[in-house]
Amino acid sequence: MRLGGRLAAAIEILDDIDRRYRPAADALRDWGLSHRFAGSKDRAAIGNIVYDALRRKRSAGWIFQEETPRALAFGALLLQGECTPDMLNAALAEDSFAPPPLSSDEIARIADHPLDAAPDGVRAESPEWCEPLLKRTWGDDWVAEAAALSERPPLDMRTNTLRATRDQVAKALASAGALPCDLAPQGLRVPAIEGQGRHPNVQSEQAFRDGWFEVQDEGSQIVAELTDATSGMQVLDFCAGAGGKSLAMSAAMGNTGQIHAFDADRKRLAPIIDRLKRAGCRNVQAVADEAALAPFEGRLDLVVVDAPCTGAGTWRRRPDAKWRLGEKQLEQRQAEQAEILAKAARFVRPGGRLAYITCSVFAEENEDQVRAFIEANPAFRPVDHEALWERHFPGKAARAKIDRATGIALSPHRTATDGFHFAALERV
Ligand SMILES: C[S@@+](CC[C@H](N)C(=O)[O-])C[C@H]1O[C@@H](n2cnc3c(N)ncnc32)[C@H](O)[C@@H]1O
Repeated sequence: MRLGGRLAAAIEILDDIDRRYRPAADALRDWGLSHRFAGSKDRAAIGNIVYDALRRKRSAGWIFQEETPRALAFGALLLQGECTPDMLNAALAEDSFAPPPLSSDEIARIADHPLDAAPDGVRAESPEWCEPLLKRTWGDDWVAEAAALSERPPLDMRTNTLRATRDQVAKALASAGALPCDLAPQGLRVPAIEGQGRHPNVQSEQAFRDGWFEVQDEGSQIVAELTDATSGMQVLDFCAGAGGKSLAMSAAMGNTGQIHAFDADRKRLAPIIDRLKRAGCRNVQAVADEAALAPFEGRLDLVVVDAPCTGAGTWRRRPDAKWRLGEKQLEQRQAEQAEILAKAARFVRPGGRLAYITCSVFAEENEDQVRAFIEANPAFRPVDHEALWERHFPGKAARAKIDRATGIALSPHRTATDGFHFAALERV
């Protein structure tokens, strides 16, 4: 396929996402199934246009003065900075599969609406209702912080130290261009893709099948590290999902002690079994029945709540979720978080720790939850988060946003990771 056919496909898929209010991954998969002739390079290029269009939706809407699928798809290519309207029209000429070229009216609108004249909310690529929330989280930095959530993400991996060293994994993935992460001690990173390329399929590598590494955002690796899970501990991962944090803690504990990996949703927990086998984790027990946790009340060294959240910190990877999110869902997540924290806290022994994690950037899901929990549960006190960060990442205090009492915030702008919030509370 030439650019014109790819652009036409992206417009069709964006229209499907918009009209049927569905996840981008589903719309892309369905398009692929009904267009089997399209090769993997075409699919990757179409996926890039669709995801870039969703990442830069407000900017494209600004330069075109409308948010149609056509404006978003053309906007994605123009905003990547690799072509001008004239270059784009030249590339589409004499391509019978291409959408109509940019009209003189469209070209005039683009010229009349440069991005540097756009309102803050547009440059932040923020849904309007989120603007006050993002301002509350980041103050004067909010536009730069939110805009960084609209960039293409890197591909991060965590070395599974139960099976290999980071050097061994780096060697095995040398052709993929994986380099050590800046902060996570076992992390490796393939930078964000450029142009119409794609990330290597690292999960097809022998090293992956042998359990040498997991695909895991550096931010997720960092918060797992901050839990301070160490050898011999008795741990409960109360929202274990497919086990991203459990696997990281298992390695940090050197396969000693015990991690009870629980999730209220059996289907979400199910993949953990194969992952544990591949990674050689022998100290993790998957628990699908909450009643089975009863004997551990008041007895565990560490309870981790990787809470269900809006996922606003992962908007680089799931830009469609940003436009589907509404105030009602935020309220629902907040209620669930408070309820789960209260439940999970019962398992912490005196002197033990409760770690609260979200991949959201909203204070409503982070600092507010921590403050409310402490107020309602005076037996819990925040650890000194500045000291905790310094112990794990000495000399790098300027990187994260740290509040001694309410926790540590990571973001694409500051830590070049997904957005995460971490808080550790000690039971006195
Ligand atoms: C952010 S995800 C967990 C991700 C996982 N820890 C990882 O690192 O891959 C949140 C999880 O919380 C689970 N969850 C939602 N409500 C819950 C509840 N009341 N009790 C326990 N888990 C719950 C969801 O099923 C979901 O898997």
